[in-house]
Amino acid sequence: MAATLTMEEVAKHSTPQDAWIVVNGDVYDVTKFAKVHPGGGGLLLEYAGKDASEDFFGLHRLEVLDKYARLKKGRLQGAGETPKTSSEVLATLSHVPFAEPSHEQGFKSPYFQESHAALRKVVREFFCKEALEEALDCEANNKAPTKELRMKMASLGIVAMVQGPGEHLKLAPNGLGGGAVKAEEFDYFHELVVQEERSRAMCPGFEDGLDGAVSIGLPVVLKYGADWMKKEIVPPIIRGEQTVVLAISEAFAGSDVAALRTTAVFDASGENYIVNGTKKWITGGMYADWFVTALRTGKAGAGGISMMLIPKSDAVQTKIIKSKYSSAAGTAYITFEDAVVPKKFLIGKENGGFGIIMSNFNHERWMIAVVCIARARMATEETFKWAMQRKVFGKALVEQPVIREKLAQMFAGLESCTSLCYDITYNMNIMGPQSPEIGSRIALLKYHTTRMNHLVADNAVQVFGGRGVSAGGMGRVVETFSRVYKIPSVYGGSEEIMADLAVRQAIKNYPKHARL
Ligand code: HEM
Repeated sequence: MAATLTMEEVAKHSTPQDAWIVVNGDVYDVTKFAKVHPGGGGLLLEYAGKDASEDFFGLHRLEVLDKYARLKKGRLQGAGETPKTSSEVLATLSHVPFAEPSHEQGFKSPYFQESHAALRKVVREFFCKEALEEALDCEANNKAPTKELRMKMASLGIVAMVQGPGEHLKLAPNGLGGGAVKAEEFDYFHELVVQEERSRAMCPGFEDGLDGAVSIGLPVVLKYGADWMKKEIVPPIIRGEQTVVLAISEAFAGSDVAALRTTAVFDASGENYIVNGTKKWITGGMYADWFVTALRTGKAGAGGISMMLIPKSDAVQTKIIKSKYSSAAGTAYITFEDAVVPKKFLIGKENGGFGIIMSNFNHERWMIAVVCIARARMATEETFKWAMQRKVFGKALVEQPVIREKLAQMFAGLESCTSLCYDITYNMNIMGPQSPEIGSRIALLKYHTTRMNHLVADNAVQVFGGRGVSAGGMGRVVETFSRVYKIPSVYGGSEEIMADLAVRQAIKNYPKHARL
């Protein structure tokens, strides 16, 4: 139990040789720490013997106090309950307006039931408590997520749940979210909740390396893979023991998938394909045991592409690609050199891969949109908090009308994208995620969301000023968001392709005789 101290006792420790300060009701001995304080020793010592709370919170995130808890001497008499740690705050539903979807802040919603709320709680606890320390460390230091964490995550059913509803959910080792929802009740809103919550630490590279990549690779096997793949390969992936990624893009072919060049040709026995070529920007590729790979098995163009499950081997080499992400994402350049792949590893029909790729895109793009909205929500909450607490020209930033207008743009962007997303998610529950109708709506959602992210990032950085462009510290969340927000506008189908797809589908469905 922490010692109870009075302000009189604190005041006795007011020299550089013996300096105590009060922050948030807790008393810290900063005598030794002053020498290494990143903000300067002299400045810190000016507060010796005093309460530094107000100035402290203008300059530091709450997590600094968690990191330096070892400096604590005790708690000030009458200061009330011990404040929550930063990870406890992150794990708790926020009361800051617009920091949570409206149904979590008192609005009614037809989409969410008790099981969705229960699942949110479990998944949020996992990402904000169990995973947070590793997430921050891996993100900042470009480290791979550990297998232990992946397996803990899988034991909560998270690897299974990010693939959407289906039979595979029954493979989750301990049920879904510790029993928060039954496999047969699981719908796309449950997956949406998981996807929203896995974005909460704002460590995008880490998040995609941990479970983002598997959620775009595995659905192909689940929907189109042979029965033996579902029996032998899927279960260890759902348990987090192994992982799988999607390998489509090449230096030669990004959005223009039909132009890809990596080849698979039969060997003399006719029993194996021999794969040669390269893949680029493969999220999670550095950690993958399996690559769901698009290959040219036939003529030029879309009609000559097949999908194949390729195991990691010496003939499959991976090299990290440095991007705006932290390298925790494991984004890889892949080289296949005479990789021998038995023909039973073909997914679907030979030369039938293009259709598989296109239909898989729907779930991937929807997932990207959900995550983009969740990240924008985090950046908006941070910006709102900063505007409330940051004082300039003698008053809080939020007192400036120009700042309030920026916040209004952010709130409106967030809420309109969320409503569109929920409407589409509802329809995915009814018509599934595969049809062209839902596909074009998902494309529009992704387009609208990545544009909204552009606005949110721009406004957030302007409000945060220098801290919005400095790594770590106060602006960590906003700087990270603004550094990576362009990535989803490029991957999973570029913004322009999304817009075009939505409009072309609308033209296709245009009534023949409609006139002004
Ligand atoms: C328990 C007491 C304190 C601890 C553990 C602490 C720790 C830190 C740390 C880790 C940083 C690096 C930036 C970051 O991670 O946020 C920092 C920066 C800084 N600190 Fe402290 N600090 C303490 C108290 C204070 C006090 C009382 C002041 C004076 C108002 C102060 C002023 C600053 C300044 C000016 C910076 C640089 C901020 C910037 O670059 O924006 N610190 N401090």
